[in-house]
Amino acid sequence: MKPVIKVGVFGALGRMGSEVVRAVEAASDTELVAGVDGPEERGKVLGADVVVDFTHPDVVMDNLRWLVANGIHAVVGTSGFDEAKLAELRGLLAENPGTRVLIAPNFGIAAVLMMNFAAKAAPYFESAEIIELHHPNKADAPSGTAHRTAELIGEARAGAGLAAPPDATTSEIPGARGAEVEGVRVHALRITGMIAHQEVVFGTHGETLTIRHDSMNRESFMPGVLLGVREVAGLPEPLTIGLEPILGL
Ligand SMILES: NC(=O)c1ccc[n+]([C@@H]2O[C@H](COP(=O)([O-])OP(=O)(O)OC[C@H]3O[C@@H](n4cnc5c(N)ncnc54)[C@H](O)[C@@H]3O)[C@@H](O)[C@H]2O)c1
Ligand SMILES: O=C(O)C1=N[C@H](C(=O)O)CCC1
Repeated sequence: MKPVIKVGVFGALGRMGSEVVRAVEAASDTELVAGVDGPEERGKVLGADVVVDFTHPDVVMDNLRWLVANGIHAVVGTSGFDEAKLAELRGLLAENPGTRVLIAPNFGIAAVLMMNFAAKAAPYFESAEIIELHHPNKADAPSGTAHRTAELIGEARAGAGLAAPPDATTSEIPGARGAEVEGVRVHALRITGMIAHQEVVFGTHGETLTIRHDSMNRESFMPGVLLGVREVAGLPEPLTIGLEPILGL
């Protein structure tokens, strides 16, 4: 029988962290070492195999510096990573071989599929735009999921040799056409009553395709989080982005 995985949770009192605490306590192969909700409490997770981080884009790098220095694997849902942060993380991991970090822009399995389907569809359409819709307490815009989807679509469009999407706009109130990420327009809505949703809208002559994903509650992210907790120690690369390799996508 596999040994029980000892798990710590950073952001334990937050919307996602509190859900992770419940999921770790409920699963038969994981055990909660401690829930931590501020940097001063981090020492409580010493002894954990894995720490799950759902905190804030401004603090997650500091948490990761501490985890990697202490040789604790990390499963990260916190958004707001850019190339500079990822480069720093790769450097830290190179100095601490054996420690693994998994950062997933979205732990919803259906959300991962939505991103995968969007990347597959992208080469066939001259137009592609993303609309993400989230609860109004979200700190970052656009969402990490929308950012990653735009990167995937941008890569697929470049690979197919597509030109920039047609757009005759010459007069614009700033923001009306959304933010541009890797050549893809991204529109962020913050709506009371919503959790996490995204539409990817593709168009070509006489046909459009809309791929939509909806997270109805935060429990929906937990199968993906637990999958990450179970698999992170065995990942081949020190830093993995997204659940895709674990899901065989
Ligand atoms: N990847 C995914 O599937 C996914 C899903 C939902 C949310 N998110 C992301 O997760 C993050 C958290 O979202 P949320 O809605 O749970 O936010 P939240 O504000 O409800 O919770 C964050 C918690 O972290 C705590 N915190 C702040 N600094 C800390 C530190 N240094 N150490 C430990 N705890 C600290 C806060 O006190 C708070 O309780 C956001 O970046 C969000 O975009 C990702
Ligand atoms: O609620 C949030 O905040 C979410 N953040 C992630 C993102 O930025 O993509 C995933 C969906 C929920």
